[in-house]
Amino acid sequence: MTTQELIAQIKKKNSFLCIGLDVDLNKIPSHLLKEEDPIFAFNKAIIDATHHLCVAYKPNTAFYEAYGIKGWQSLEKTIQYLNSNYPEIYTIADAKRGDIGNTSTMYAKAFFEDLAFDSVTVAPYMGKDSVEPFLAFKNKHTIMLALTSNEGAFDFQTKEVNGRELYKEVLETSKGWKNSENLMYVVGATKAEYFKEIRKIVPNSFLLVPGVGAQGGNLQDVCKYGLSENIGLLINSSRGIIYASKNEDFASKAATKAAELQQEMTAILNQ
Ligand SMILES: O=c1ccn([C@@H]2O[C@H](COP(=O)(O)O)[C@@H](O)[C@H]2O)c(=O)[nH]1
Repeated sequence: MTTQELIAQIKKKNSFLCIGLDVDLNKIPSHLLKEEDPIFAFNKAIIDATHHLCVAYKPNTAFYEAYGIKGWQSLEKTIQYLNSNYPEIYTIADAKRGDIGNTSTMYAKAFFEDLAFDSVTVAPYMGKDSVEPFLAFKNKHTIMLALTSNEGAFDFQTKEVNGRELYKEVLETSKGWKNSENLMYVVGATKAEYFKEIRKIVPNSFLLVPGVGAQGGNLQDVCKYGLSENIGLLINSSRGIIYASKNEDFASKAATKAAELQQEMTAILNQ
């Protein structure tokens, strides 16, 4: 999906919500465990109940890799289901990859060609030649970690390098990479006070913002400085939506939670 198509979907749905599909078999309703593929059954129900309220889904691959080959098959079925039934939905593989160039190309092929995700998250630590192989894929986005939502973000990301904080160095330097128009960045909702500075460096880039809901981040605080001319935000909530109930009504309860965020977004966009 192109950036323009994503923006059009956001405007059509009045929503920049991304729902995280982080499926933990210990947290899903017990009746689903009798299904042949409980992870896919859970995802399908959540997607069918919420697709009209969000523009994106973000499975974190850790939650699938943890279940071995079966988990990977559930991930494959989930992305195929989304691409076949809801082609207007933007998809993010939260895999946080990145390696020497030829290995990065293989990661990119896995997520962009084999699984057909629209985007994948990558870590910037190995630098330009580890990220550019992802950027070479047309109409695909590479979402690079800039300032993450966890406490450990302060261990390195806010430390000074070349006279400025490392996350700023990552943002500024990556703007000069080949095909950098295919870059988006991860910025945690728990770091709302940093958005003003971030927007000075990347005024129009899309930012994937995890940390609303279970991690305590606040939508209004992020939007104050995070919104760009073309909206430029994808706000993710995973546990806060998908685990709203452990009973048979789990999908409709998830939809209620998603609708609360979507309505807040509608109000912000119409201000
Ligand atoms: O800085 C980051 C980068 C990625 N994540 C991921 O986003 C979701 C958040 O889940 P919640 O349940 O809404 O807290 C999860 O997959 C993380 O691994 C992040 O939280 N922060």
